[in-house]
Amino acid sequence: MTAPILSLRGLSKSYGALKVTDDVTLDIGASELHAIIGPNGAGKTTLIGEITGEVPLDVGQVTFAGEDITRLPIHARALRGLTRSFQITQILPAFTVLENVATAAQAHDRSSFRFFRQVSRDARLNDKAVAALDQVGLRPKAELPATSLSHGEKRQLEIAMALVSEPKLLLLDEPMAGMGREETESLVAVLMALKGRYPMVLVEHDMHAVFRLADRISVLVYGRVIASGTPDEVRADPAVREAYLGEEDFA
Ligand SMILES: Nc1ncnc2c1ncn2[C@@H]1O[C@H](COP(=O)(O)OP(=O)(O)OP(=O)(O)O)[C@@H](O)[C@H]1O
Repeated sequence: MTAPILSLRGLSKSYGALKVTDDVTLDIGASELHAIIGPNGAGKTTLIGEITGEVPLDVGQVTFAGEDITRLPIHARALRGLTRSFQITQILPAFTVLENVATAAQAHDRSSFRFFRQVSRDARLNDKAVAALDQVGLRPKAELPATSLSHGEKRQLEIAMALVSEPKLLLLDEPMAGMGREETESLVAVLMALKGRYPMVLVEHDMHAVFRLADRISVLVYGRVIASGTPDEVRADPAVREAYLGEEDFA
């Protein structure tokens, strides 16, 4: 692997007697889509929170784009391009689809280019927003109110809002949750198109989606990584099959 974009070393976290992250060491490649799977309560969302800075670690080191960010707060990590989509992004219901993305672009602009000349700003933000909508397949809906979008399209809109922050790594926490088959397929197609352009960490329960999308998969059980490898390696791993015993949709 070339230099990883994200390195996790010996991450541990307990809530009282409950160890939710147990000595997790992982590297995320600079252009890989890395899925994290595991049974309910395995500690996947907690791990994402430890990467973004929302969940403070007991022990461990997080290195992002070559910099030790272990002690940096959430906003400082976000400014460096560590971008979480879902569960934090707020879609503004009174705005159109395009306005939502342009507003996200403006918010990013304000924090990173404070002295940019005002004149060229609006057109530039608009172009950036349109390009992001193109990438997620929502350009035809740009002028519609955000509230008119389906649940699946709203997830796509949230990805467009994440893209305008110029992410160096996208963290996607259960993007397919609550989606029907058709909506899932649309989102798989969007993520497939983004794959290779942005490194991504994907936490997801939909195994069919995960095994098609991921370059590598890590399996978390009781806060520990019990397996990490290509989809084929993970599928064949006896410890993984044991952990998923009885779950018929395991790919
Ligand atoms: N703030 C907290 N205080 C106490 N326990 C917590 C806290 N946050 C999470 N936990 C516990 O940590 C464990 C891991 O939770 P987490 O949400 O990270 O799992 P998960 O793998 O994302 O689960 P799911 O797939 O169901 O979303 C669970 O047992 C949960 O109850």
